[in-house]
Amino acid sequence: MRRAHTVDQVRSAEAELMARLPGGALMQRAAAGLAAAVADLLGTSYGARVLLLVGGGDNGGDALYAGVLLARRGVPVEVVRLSEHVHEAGLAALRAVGGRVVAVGEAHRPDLVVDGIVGIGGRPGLSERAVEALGLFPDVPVVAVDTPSGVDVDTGRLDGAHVSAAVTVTFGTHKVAHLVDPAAEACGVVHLVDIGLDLPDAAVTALQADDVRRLLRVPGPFDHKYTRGVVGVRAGSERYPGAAVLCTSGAACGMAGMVRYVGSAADAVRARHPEIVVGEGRVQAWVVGSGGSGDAEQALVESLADGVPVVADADAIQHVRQHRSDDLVLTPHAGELARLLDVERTEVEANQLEYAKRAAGELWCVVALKGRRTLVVAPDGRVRSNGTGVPWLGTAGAGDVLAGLVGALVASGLDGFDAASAAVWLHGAAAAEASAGGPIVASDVAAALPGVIRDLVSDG
Ligand SMILES: NC(=O)C1=CN([C@@H]2O[C@H](COP(=O)(O)OP(=O)(O)OC[C@H]3O[C@@H](n4cnc5c(N)ncnc54)[C@H](O)[C@@H]3O)[C@@H](O)[C@H]2O)[C@H](O)CC1
Repeated sequence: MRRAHTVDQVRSAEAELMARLPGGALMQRAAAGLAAAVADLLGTSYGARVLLLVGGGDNGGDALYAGVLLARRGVPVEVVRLSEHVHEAGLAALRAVGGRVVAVGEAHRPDLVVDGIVGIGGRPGLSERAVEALGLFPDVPVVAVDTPSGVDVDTGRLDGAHVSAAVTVTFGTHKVAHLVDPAAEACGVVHLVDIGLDLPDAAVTALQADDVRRLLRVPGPFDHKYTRGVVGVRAGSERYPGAAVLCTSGAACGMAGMVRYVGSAADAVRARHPEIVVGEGRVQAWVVGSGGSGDAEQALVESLADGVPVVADADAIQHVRQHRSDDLVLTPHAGELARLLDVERTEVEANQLEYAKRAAGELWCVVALKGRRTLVVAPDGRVRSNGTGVPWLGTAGAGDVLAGLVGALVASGLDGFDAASAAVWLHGAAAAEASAGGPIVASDVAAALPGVIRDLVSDG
């Protein structure tokens, strides 16, 4: 499980640890991890060159002391100061081993730029000097220290200019901006350096394969289709019969004992999945809305009347304010969430964490806000960010498959938060498996689900 903490949580943990350590010890731990990561990226110290962009705080201190370690390994290190006052001890130490402070226009072309402008003390946006310095060598990879400068560390927003890093070397724990888009995209690959912090419960977590494996309910020797759970799907319409096929394909991933389908696309569903039972019957969870068009509200009402958990997708989402439930999972994309909250789509895309939490709190339901890093938020504020998936997953019908998969996991016995979290992880993993670097369609994702689940549970 990846854990991300807020700036306040980190500072509190750092202060507690610093009180027990010699002065500067934490910074030396951070600098050592940063230098090792940079050296690894350079591949070789000899002949490689590094440029440090250094701000006025301890983030700059990390960069300077990492520069000392790199310089001792034969790496020529130059420094551009982006604040009148930088970490003086770090600068003196770097100068003592040959590091050079240069004006922006004097810097030699480096093999790597290290962004030590600001870290967790940074305000969103960048100064003009920082933007100028970052523009010196636009094609040279940037390694961000702790967090890319200019991002909003605690929300994942990008307000104004910011660093786009190839790699972010962070210390002690992940920060929210590492796991929440759009800032997560600006972090590049995040490398965590342990500096010995003792931290409280995380603000945002990200399931890893082992976590998902532990959530999945593998049938036992005495299980049968009813003990494994029945998921019902009310999806598709005269206009979108294919959505019913895709949603039931996700539901028929094998994690529920049976799939029932109710709707106008019965022939198409049966043709694709002869094991799916068409017609009303008792279920442990309903999935409604995918391709539902004008039928979605009625499908939602009928499903809620059964008093079981309901996964509301696509056209059903807009009706959940009128038809409430305390056991609901919503699977909106940014546009659907924007419509539900009556805000602009661009606002949701820019502030994904806030709006996903707002919807989950207002409607007291689980919200899976789909995107590059899908966020799953529980009504009590727990947040999970998903790290699987590939850009090829942005294909018509992929959401229909996901909704069916969530429903199958709920029917198998998972609560809505765990079901949605595991489903988005599996959905992304299946897309990566099916894609193998190339194009896919939603049906490919559904077809890859059983194999991904098999590989996961058989590795246990
Ligand atoms: N605290 C510790 O024990 C450790 C900290 N580590 C590193 O320290 C930074 C946090 O350092 P801090 O001095 O608190 O803040 P920053 O260096 O991030 O920056 C604050 C500095 O920058 C100015 N500033 C804020 N926003 C901007 C901006 N957008 N543009 C320009 N300047 C800005 C602000 O006024 C301050 O002067 C943490 O990230 C770690 O890198 C060690 O790693 C571990 C121990």
